[in-house]
Amino acid sequence: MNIQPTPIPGLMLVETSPHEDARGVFTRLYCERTLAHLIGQRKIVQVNHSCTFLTGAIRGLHFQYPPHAEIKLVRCLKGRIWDVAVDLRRDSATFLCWHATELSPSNSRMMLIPEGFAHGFQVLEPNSELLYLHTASYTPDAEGGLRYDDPKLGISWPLNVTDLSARDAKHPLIDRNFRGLSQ
Ligand SMILES: Cc1cn([C@H]2C[C@H](O)[C@@H](COP(=O)(O)OP(=O)(O)O[C@H]3O[C@@H](C)C(=O)[C@@H](O)[C@H]3O)O2)c(=O)[nH]c1=O
Repeated sequence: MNIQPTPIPGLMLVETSPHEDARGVFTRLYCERTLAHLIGQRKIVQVNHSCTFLTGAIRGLHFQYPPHAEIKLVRCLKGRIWDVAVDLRRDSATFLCWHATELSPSNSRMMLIPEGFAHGFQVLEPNSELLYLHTASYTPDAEGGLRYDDPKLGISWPLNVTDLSARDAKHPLIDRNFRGLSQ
């Protein structure tokens, strides 16, 4: 596993190393020892999987408010996605900045999204599948969302949007009183 920084402090790319032989491929997806300095005392408590049918579909942007904030490790198991994280940490020098990277089985990369970030993605190939590792349990009452097309974020999605949940279409726009998430 090789951990690469991004322009946003704390947001990391985790490059994994597939071992290929005549039978196929073996890849370590999570290593407590290697990620200890990023995960701290937290534990992976939930593992989620999603499949998104349509190229151009967007899911997000989602986060959980404290005390249910979570670290997410996101990997694309099938297809190809454009994965986006937005810094919502109060007092961060990169507050409201976003960073995106392509994830696919062939680049064997994961995005490690710290607490205090929103996350979303756009599907670049049909039937793209994602695996998420979470350090907090899903808590619907603590869920927050941002609009994928919020002008305050100015995210330049690579494709036209072909599908979006009713919930994701209704997230509020960021207003001038939004100070970000406390850590
Ligand atoms: C996230 C989640 C959803 N659900 C349920 C709620 C709902 O009925 C159904 C689909 O949920 P959603 O519409 O929220 O699914 P989705 O829009 O795919 O939500 C995901 O979006 C990406 C961007 C993330 O970062 C994820 O953490 C997660 O929030 O699954 C769970 O039971 N457990 C979970 O952990």
